[in-house]
Amino acid sequence: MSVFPQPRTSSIGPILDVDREASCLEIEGLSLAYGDKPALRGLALRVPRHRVTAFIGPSGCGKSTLLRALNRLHDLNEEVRHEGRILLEGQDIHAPEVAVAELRRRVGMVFQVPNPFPMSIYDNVAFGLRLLGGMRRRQMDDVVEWALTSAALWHEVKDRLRASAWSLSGGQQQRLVIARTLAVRPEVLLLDEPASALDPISTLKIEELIRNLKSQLTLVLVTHNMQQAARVSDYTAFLQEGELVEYGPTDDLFTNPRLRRTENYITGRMA
Ligand SMILES: Nc1ncnc2c1ncn2[C@@H]1O[C@H](COP(=O)(O)OP(=O)(O)OP(=O)(O)O)[C@@H](O)[C@H]1O
Repeated sequence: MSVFPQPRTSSIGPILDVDREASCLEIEGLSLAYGDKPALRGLALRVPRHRVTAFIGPSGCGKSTLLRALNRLHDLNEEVRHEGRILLEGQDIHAPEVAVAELRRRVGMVFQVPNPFPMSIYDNVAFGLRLLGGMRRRQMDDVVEWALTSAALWHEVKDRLRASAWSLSGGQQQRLVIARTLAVRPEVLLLDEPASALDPISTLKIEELIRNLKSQLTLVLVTHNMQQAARVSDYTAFLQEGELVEYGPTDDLFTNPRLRRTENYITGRMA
């Protein structure tokens, strides 16, 4: 028998049925605990490729815990125990042959507070490329330009690539961090409240960027902001107390939630 509490299945709503072929990530029976404190309870969902999927739910429901599980960030925390599987393009991310550094190249992550490295704009974007090695200077210049263009930052920084990354505004720093992540060509971009530390105009730029990036890769967004989830995501998963309550196309979930629990949350009757 599992050591983890399982979901109260009677209160689970419709769960989006994504074909295996169309899904980039598959989460199967994922439970996770910090020490003896459960944070995720038997989650099962598939994340469609080249779409934006949002995780929403009240504070402490497990959104960030789930996101961090997708590129094994919990490996750094000895307290964390999990059961269940996460498959990336069909491969179990905990399989012995999976190298964590390569997994994190394939599944990049951007956090709430922009964290550019203390170096130039150029060197930030080139950082991962240098670690991978084997790239000539001209080729690296091209990839840096491509990544900054993809992150909608190139025109603002092309004349000052040698300036410190810290000379940029908060919104520009977050787009730089996205460029740094994109430079190593991830297949998935995990975004944990990427705009919550930014002003409204910078937030709209990040949202536009998220919508544009799905032609290149799969995006998973954690957000407190339901309007943001409605504006940028194709699919939304609603979590509560570590359970997946309802998961479906964003328009359906926001306009026609199937469960009272979901409706109460999205209409603001529950914090
Ligand atoms: N490193 C940790 N050690 C112990 N418990 C943790 C740790 N990180 C998160 N938790 C707990 O796990 C549960 C889920 O937290 P998590 O941060 O995933 O929720 P969240 O939905 O992202 O919340 P928020 O919206 O407030 O960021 C919470 O009860 C939290 O206190």
